[in-house]
Amino acid sequence: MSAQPAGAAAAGHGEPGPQESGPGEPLDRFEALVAAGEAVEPRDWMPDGYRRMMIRQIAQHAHSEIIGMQPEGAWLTRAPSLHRKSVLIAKVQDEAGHGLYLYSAAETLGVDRAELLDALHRGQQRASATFNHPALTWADTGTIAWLTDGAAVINQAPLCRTSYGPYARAMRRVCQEEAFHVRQGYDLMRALCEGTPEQKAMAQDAVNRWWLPAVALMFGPPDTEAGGADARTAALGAAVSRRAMAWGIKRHTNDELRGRFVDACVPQAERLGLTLPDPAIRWNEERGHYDFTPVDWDVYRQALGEETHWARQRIAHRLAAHEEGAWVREAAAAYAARAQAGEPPVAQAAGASGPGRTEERA
Ligand SMILES: CC(C)(COP(=O)(O)OP(=O)(O)OC[C@H]1O[C@@H](n2cnc3c(N)ncnc32)[C@H](O)[C@@H]1OP(=O)(O)O)[C@@H](O)C(=O)NCCC(=O)NCCSC(=O)Cc1ccccc1
Repeated sequence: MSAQPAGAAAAGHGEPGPQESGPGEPLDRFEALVAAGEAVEPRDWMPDGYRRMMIRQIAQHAHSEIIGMQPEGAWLTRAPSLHRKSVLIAKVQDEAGHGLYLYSAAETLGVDRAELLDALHRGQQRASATFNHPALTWADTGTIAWLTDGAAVINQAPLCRTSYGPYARAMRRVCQEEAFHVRQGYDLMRALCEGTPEQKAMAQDAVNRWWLPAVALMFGPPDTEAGGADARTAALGAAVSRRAMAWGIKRHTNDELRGRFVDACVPQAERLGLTLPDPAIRWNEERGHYDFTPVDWDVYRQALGEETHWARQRIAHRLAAHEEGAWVREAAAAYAARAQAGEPPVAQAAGASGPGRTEERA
């Protein structure tokens, strides 16, 4: 990948003309732009490190959206009513849409989405490990939407002001939709909590299993550099995090956002009559926030659940869907090529001979 994408010519805020690109000058302009809170646009000059960091974050985010469809998607055929089923279909479809906006945003940095998907499939890039956990009961769908989408909104609302323009703009729409998902998740939990004792117990069980993945993994590693066995990695992560703050990619530290999430969830759980599975949660009058068990680096690494059955399952399922969808991509490319050449579309519908979704996979 080059420092600038192909065709990055004379547009954008900080683009230096040939006569004014003295040593250090583009970087000074870039830093002044970020310091002024203005958006960096695709054709602006940007340091290679910024471009790499942005691609890595947007790609991981896009991968998380599409992998995150799987736990809830597993319940589409088993929703308890037509109403709940149609809501869940719309919710899962929204997550696919978020992935698409984000892959498009990444492409403005000079990478191709096929390359990014390939990196996900080969294990070179990751999706959020939050989704390396199974959705065991119907209550998991409500819990994921309430807690995981709730964490996503708190983590991502500040990203609406992140320094890279296309990412910030994608985030505005994503956050509006995620906020709606949280409400439907809360509504589903309320219905279960006001239902039979078995339904309430099912809701509590789902919260017990999803609390740690949400509170730990959705906000990233703890801020502290004093990790356990993996202290060097932790220190490196903290340095990367500081760089991301300096470049306006992140606006708050991971632990600040985690604290906001706990503050939002505790009263909601109380209203539902559910217990968040952390005995350290209690109101701290002096700080004006809830205390909770800090996430430590070792717990974090363990919760990532790398190399577990569910981590492998998520990628295997994704890969199978990608391979089965190859004919759709080929048909779309052929259609686009004909349209570009001014030829009419082939009469036979592209999907007519394609494979349907198998019974087993459904
Ligand atoms: C919070 C974090 C994801 C990570 O924090 P940072 O401070 O940047 O951590 P840092 O990268 O320094 O860590 C070092 C290494 O550890 C890795 N690693 C870290 N954490 C994880 C992890 N959890 N899982 C796996 N790996 C993780 C990380 O890649 C790196 O490894 P590398 O060196 O690359 O090999 C941050 O990047 C962010 O805010 N991203 C934007 C938002 C976003 O992407 N949200 C995603 C969910 S959207 C959603 O869910 C919507 C939805 C809801 C419901 C249903 C369906 C969909």
